[in-house]
Parts: sequence; C-alpha cells; structure tokens
Amino acid sequence: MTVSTAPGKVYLFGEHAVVYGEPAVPCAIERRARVAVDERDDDHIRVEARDLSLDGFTVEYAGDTDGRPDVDAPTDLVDAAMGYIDAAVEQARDAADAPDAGFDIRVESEIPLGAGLGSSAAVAVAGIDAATRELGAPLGPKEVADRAYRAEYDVQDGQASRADTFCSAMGGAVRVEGDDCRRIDTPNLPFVVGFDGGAGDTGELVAGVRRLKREYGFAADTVGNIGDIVRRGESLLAGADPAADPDPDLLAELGRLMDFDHGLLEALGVSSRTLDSMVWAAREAGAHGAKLTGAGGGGCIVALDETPETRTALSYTAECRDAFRAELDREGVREAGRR
Ligand SMILES: Nc1ncnc2c1ncn2[C@@H]1O[C@H](COP(=O)(O)OP(=O)(O)O)[C@@H](O)[C@H]1O
Ligand SMILES: C[C@@](O)(CCOP(=O)(O)O)CC(=O)O
Ligand SMILES: [Mg+2]
Repeated sequence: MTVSTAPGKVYLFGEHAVVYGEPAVPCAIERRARVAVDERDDDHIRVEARDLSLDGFTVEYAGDTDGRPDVDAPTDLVDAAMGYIDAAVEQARDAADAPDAGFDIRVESEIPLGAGLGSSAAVAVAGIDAATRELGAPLGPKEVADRAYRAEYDVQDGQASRADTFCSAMGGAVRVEGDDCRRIDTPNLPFVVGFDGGAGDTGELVAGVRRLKREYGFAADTVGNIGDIVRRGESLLAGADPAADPDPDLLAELGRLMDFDHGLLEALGVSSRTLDSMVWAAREAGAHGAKLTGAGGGGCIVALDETPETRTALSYTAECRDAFRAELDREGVREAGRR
C-alpha cells in the first residue's frame, strides 16, 4: 500500500481568467487530501471515499469503467464522486504503462468539497502520485501536476487551467499562465478563510463565464482586467522579501487588488449572496481585502488579515459555517507512507 498527500489552495487572485490564458497566483494551504492505494491482483477498482456525502458510501466496480457502480445513490452524485478518481486512475495506468492495473483506493481529506479550495486537484494529485509509486513507476512532481491537469481537463469537459493541479503538486505560491507554470517566492501571507458550508459546480461556473464572454465584449474585457490585476499583484510580490514578514503597505495594496478582483468575479456572475456576506464581514472587520476563491457559486472566501479580527467576525457571521486561518504550505505532494 502506498499513501500520498497533497495540499488544497486559495487563489490570491486570477481564478476563472486563468482558464483563458491570463495569469493567476494560487497558494497552497495546510489542508491536505490523503489517498491510500493498494494494488489488487485483478483489474477492479474499489474506492472508499467517506467525505463524499454526509453519510459516506463505498463503491466497488469492475475495471471496465463504463459499468456503473452498484450503489444506492443518485447517478449524478456517483458521477460527481467518481469522476476525478476515475480520471486519476486512468492517468496512473497510462503513466506506468499498466492498463489493467486494479486498486483498492481510500480517500480522506481535510479540504471541503466543491468549495473553491481545490479538493479535486489535491485528490487527483495525491491519487496519481500514490498509484504510480504503488506500480513502481514514481513520477516527479511536475509530471504528477501534468497528469493531474489532464485528469481535471477530462472531468471538466476541457475547461480547466493548470493552476490548481500545479499548485497542489508543487506547494507554495505559484504563478500559472497557460502552459507556463512556476513557483514564486512570497512572504507568509496571513490568509483567513470563511466557508459557507456550500459548494459550487466548477464545470458549470466555468461554462457560465465562457458564455458571458462570448456574448459580450465587455465580459471578455473583464476577464482581461482580472489579468491586469494579477500582473500588478505579482510585480508587488516580486519586490517583497520572502524571508521577512510582509510589510503593511504590501498587504494593503494586495488587499485592494483582491477587493477589485472580487468585484470583477461578481460581475462575471460567479459570486453568491453568502460569499458576498462573508466578503463584507471580513472587510468590515478590518481585513486588507477579501474575495471569493476558486470557482465560486458557494463555498469559500479568502481574506488577508494578520490580526484575529477577521476570523472572529466571520465566526459570528450567520452565513459563515467555519472560519479558519490558512497557513501557506510550502510543500506540495509527498509520499506519506508505504507498507
Ligand atoms: N475527499 C474526497 N473524496 C473523493 N472525491 C473527492 C474528495 N474531494 C474532492 N473530490 C472530488 O472533487 C470534486 C469537487 O471538485 P470541484 O468541484 O472542482 O471543487 P473544488 O476543487 O473547489 O473542491 C468532488 O465532486 C469529487 O469528485
Ligand atoms: C475557476 C477555476 O479557475 C478554478 C477552480 O477552482 P476550484 O475547483 O473551485 O477549487 C477553474 C480552473 O482554473 O480550472
Ligand atoms: Mg476543483
């Protein structure tokens, strides 16, 4: 059995626009998905993923992934549940040149699902890493990132950027623009996350922005403007000393850019009443800035605040189910055990 873990992320800025080739800066956070993989002696895949619904369910199905698993759950839930793991298994089989490999897989995660913290990328990255190690064909983190991107791309019908998967595989803060992916040095940014307990469908939200962008030139300009915000933000980060605490002027300007980014994401139709409430609660508590993170629709916001005020204010906000500080995780995917 091989176990790998990989982190989730928040977007400092640039989600959605990154799908159309603009740059984005996601940052890995210390919340991980853990995937344990045991090779079987047949070609079946058995998945245990207890975070997938309130009660959790376990499915077992043949290696022929056209067959539906025999579980008592709605088909769309099962499809949503299995998509990323199926795709990760396919990538691992292909990478290890073992098309008939079968596995028992167990997924456990500290990252809420569909909430904008990159649970899908973390599961795909950790799954591919563990499965290829288990098959004796370990990949480097960049190869894992590339394979996990292909898995997300397939599940999200060709609508995915490399941002989440590269960030989860490499850890730290990264900058992604099309196929150009790199790590960047940043000071420790004081992220606070607010979670409304809900979720958004990444594929649908991305498709909505795509439609808007096709219909209106000004929506396409909005996407370009998000890119301008990111370019401004990364030049600020490039001038900062990564070893020192971030200075207040840097945090103030990054916060302003986050606020601006949230406004543009709102205009693109991917925010929600609860996300907006949490964003305003954070701003009123004195956060430098606040925005939704990830695909939106519901889920999480991220704010910048080095004091406890924003977390406290969020924890008293009716729309907020959970508020926590999210430390930058400088480590990406890693093997967490083998026997
Ligand atoms: N703990 C988990 N166990 C199994 N599958 C998971 C887990 N976490 C995430 N996933 C997969 O990722 C999907 C959510 O991904 P997505 O909609 O992109 O949201 P996000 O990446 O923001 O969390 C889930 O529907 C599921 O398929
Ligand atoms: C909206 C998008 O930019 C980020 C999606 O993040 P998440 O899956 O909601 O964590 C899509 C993508 O980059 O593939
Ligand atoms: Mg995702």
